[in-house]
Amino acid sequence: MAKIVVVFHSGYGHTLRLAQAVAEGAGATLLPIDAEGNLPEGGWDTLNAADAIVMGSPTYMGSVSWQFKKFADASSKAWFTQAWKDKLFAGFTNSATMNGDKLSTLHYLFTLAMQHSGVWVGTGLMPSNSKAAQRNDINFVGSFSGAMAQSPSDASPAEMPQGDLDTARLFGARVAAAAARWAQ
Ligand SMILES: Cc1cc2nc3c(=O)[nH]c(=O)nc-3n(C[C@H](O)[C@H](O)[C@H](O)COP(=O)(O)O)c2cc1C
Repeated sequence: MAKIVVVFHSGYGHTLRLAQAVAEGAGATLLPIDAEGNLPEGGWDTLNAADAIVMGSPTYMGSVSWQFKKFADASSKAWFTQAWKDKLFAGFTNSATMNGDKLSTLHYLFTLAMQHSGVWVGTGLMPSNSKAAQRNDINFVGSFSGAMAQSPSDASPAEMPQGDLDTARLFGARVAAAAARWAQ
């Protein structure tokens, strides 16, 4: 069984819910980055031992949160020895606006994965973009690069669109399937 870790930051709980859905689909361990941008005790060992690392951050001002960036900069220790080379990587984000520059966040996560010489896994999910499309369809937000969720600025984590959470679960399952093939 591949070891998959979901490392993420969430300021107000929306990205946490998304991370839980990804982890459920992937059979992954959750590794939260705290409000100070730090991992829990043993967090780096957990990442070093992972076959796949799924990274998540809310989109704040068109990029990752500063807490996630602090984690990313601290990962330069692993970068020096290319300790994460050839692991699978994937990413997800949530923001208030339908677009909201979420792709910039995913591009940042992709770049970080490439700096670690990883292999990127996208959603593999067709977007729901016909006239008949409904908000809770799978991949209604329409991203191939990683899972995107949109929750209105006044929506609590409990009010997040179910379709985005279902999308995140399927995305997690795809990472798990890719990790199983990659381990062969
Ligand atoms: C500092 C800050 C910056 C934000 N910037 C953006 C943004 O660039 N685009 C957007 O659509 N939403 C933006 N938002 C809204 C958040 O993406 C949204 O509230 C998200 O659900 C927060 O996730 P969290 O609950 O995991 O922290 C911003 C929110 C904050 C607090």
